[in-house]
Amino acid sequence: MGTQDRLGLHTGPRTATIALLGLGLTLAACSGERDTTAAPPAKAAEERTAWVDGDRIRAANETPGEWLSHGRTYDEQRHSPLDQINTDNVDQLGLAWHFKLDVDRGTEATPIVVDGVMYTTGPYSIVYALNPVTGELLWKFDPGIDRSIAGRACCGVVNRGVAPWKGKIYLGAFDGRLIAIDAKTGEQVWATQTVDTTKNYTITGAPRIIDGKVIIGNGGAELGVRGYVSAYDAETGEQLWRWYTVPGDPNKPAENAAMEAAQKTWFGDVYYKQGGGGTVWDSMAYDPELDLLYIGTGNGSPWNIKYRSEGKGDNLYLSSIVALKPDTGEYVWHYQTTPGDTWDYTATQHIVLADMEIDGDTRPVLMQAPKNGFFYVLDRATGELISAENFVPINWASGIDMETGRPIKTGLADYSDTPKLVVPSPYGAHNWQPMSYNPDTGLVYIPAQITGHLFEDEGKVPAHALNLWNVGLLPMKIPEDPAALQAVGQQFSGKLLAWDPVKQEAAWAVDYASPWNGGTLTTAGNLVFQGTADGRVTAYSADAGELLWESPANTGVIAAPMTYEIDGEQYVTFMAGWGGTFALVAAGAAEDIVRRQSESRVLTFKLGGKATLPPPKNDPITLPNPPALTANAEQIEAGRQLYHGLCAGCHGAAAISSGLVPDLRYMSDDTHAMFNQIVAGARADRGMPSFVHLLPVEQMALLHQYLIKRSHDLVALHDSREAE
Ligand SMILES: O=C(O)c1cc(C(=O)O)c2c(n1)C(=O)C(=O)c1cc(C(=O)O)[nH]c1-2
Ligand SMILES: [Ca+2]
Repeated sequence: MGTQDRLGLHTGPRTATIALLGLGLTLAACSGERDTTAAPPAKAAEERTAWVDGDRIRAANETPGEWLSHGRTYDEQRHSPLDQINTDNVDQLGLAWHFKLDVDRGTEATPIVVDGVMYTTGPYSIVYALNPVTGELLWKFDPGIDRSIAGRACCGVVNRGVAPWKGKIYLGAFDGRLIAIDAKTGEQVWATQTVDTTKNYTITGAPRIIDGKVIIGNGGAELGVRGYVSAYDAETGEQLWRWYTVPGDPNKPAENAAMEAAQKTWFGDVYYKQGGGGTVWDSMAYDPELDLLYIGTGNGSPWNIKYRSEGKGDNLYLSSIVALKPDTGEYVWHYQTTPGDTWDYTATQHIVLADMEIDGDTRPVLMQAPKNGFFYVLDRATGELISAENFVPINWASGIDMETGRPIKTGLADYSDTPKLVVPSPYGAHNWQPMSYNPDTGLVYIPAQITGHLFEDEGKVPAHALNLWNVGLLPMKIPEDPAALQAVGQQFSGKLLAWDPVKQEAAWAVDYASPWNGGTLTTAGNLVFQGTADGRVTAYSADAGELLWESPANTGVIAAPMTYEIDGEQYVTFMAGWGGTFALVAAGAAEDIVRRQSESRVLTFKLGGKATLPPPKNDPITLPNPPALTANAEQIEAGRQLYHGLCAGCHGAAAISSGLVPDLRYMSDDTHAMFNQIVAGARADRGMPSFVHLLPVEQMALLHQYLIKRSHDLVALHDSREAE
């Protein structure tokens, strides 16, 4: 097994692992890019029909070689009936082909495979149609996202994939457009704007399609928006319905009865002026028999309930699982996981539907493991809570009251008067990385994590503006002293957790030193596939958790793998590409000197695959030569606060970047000379938005001084390590 390191550590193990993997690869690298033995030619364009409809998705188990919708089936189990690759032979998996994406940033999509074509997405919502046997590019659709809006992303310019329907491929683009693309040619058929572009809305999630209606949500609750989910006609792009998740201005008529009920659970005026949150930025599932669409809703906007709702109220329908009628968007039931959320405890995490035997009855259940650390089993017909237990150690609640369905809060997370170290952190006990459910083992495979965050009240209603993260908390003080940083990092870890949803207990677990590992896939071959933060792709036995196979990915893997079969051969695909929120903000700290050099690729494996991955990028890094520091300690502290309020969400806490965006400690002389212009938008075309509306020139100078100080810290740290 590869060595894993921890967040906030020495440069050693991770670097060493990657270097070793690189060496192995270099030695093995002699056959060509792809294993082309007996590869059939790509399907002719006219055969690439992507003719998917509801009947075909409902019958997905009859064509297990395809992957027709985001979670493979409407119930989103991410379980494949394919078993050619199984516990006996998985150690013979080899790379079949690899395909390099255009942008080396967070790669979160689940590819679709239908009618002989793979459709997937990369950063900035670029869509790729590939030959699933060879990896050959058939077409590419670049929606041309204006890079200057990258600052609206709370968590990266990511995209989680497309949906096919009757010859078209549907994309939710980062800038809020829903786009229909011709599956054969890659040409745009129609596009419609689903959000108010003067606000901080984005789309990162994959559309789902039910009965000709394309269902799409949006994100932005860290920057002040009102969440909703909408349905569009797949043929015409016409909007059919919209369901807001939180109430709007109480002085105007409520949109529907659900909003009227919700209104009573909110207080003050900040929420509707700033948006209220509750974004539907990822999960959905569908039960065709009950004809119910399930959505997961996000955190409050701003996070801190003291400002959002005068410190009180449940704030419906934040952090909830909501059942809607897919025809009309009519509300049916809801279950709120975190009433009065004040910790970013979204319930947007993956929703899985299954029928399972509980206390002697077969029950139609819905399962979710949201950020707050509890694993919920609900009756999906009624929303009744069947059971809930915490799946990792947490401190904000001691359990769920089965009478009321409400969490029993410990008080340890109440930061309204004094700062509190809260577990889990806003990274969540589980984030968007999808889990999977294997009906054979009866287990759910959760990419779980153990993380904490010091919550500290900002002390005033948070400011609200374009590109401005506004949650009502002070930025967490990440220690800059390397040893202290290491100590913080050691409190963070990850797990591949096999959870028994009936017994509500772990069946087995694999510990990872780092959180932010990939989503999971489970198969009838008694396997669980998962990519890891430390740059591997792996397979475990589903029943026992034994590591049976691993291979390098050259980059952290966060997306969930998928599998398909063509001409009798089973393939497993991983979208590899480090990124997402933890990677941007915190993971760089694990390499306090070395900059990780990210790469994003599609990696497809098959039994006996002989392709080789190019060695990892290893561009030489030169130490910076920073200008002299002129600020005093007080000014540097002011600069540090500005940095953590505005910049750390992309460039990394303590100005240590994980390499997805420039590490500002390494700024060149030219960059220093242009500093103010860059902050004012000179590099907007590369994704660095203008902050001129948020930062007067005097503040830019303080920010600059803080970065110069961190650059000197870096050089000093390097010199002290050299001297050791
Ligand atoms: O509240 C929101 O609207 C919203 C949106 C998103 C997003 O769209 O990616 C994330 C989050 N919140 C979030 O809280 C979060 O932890 C997160 C992680 C990621 C990611 O892609 O790694 N996105 C998001
Ligand atoms: Ca959020």
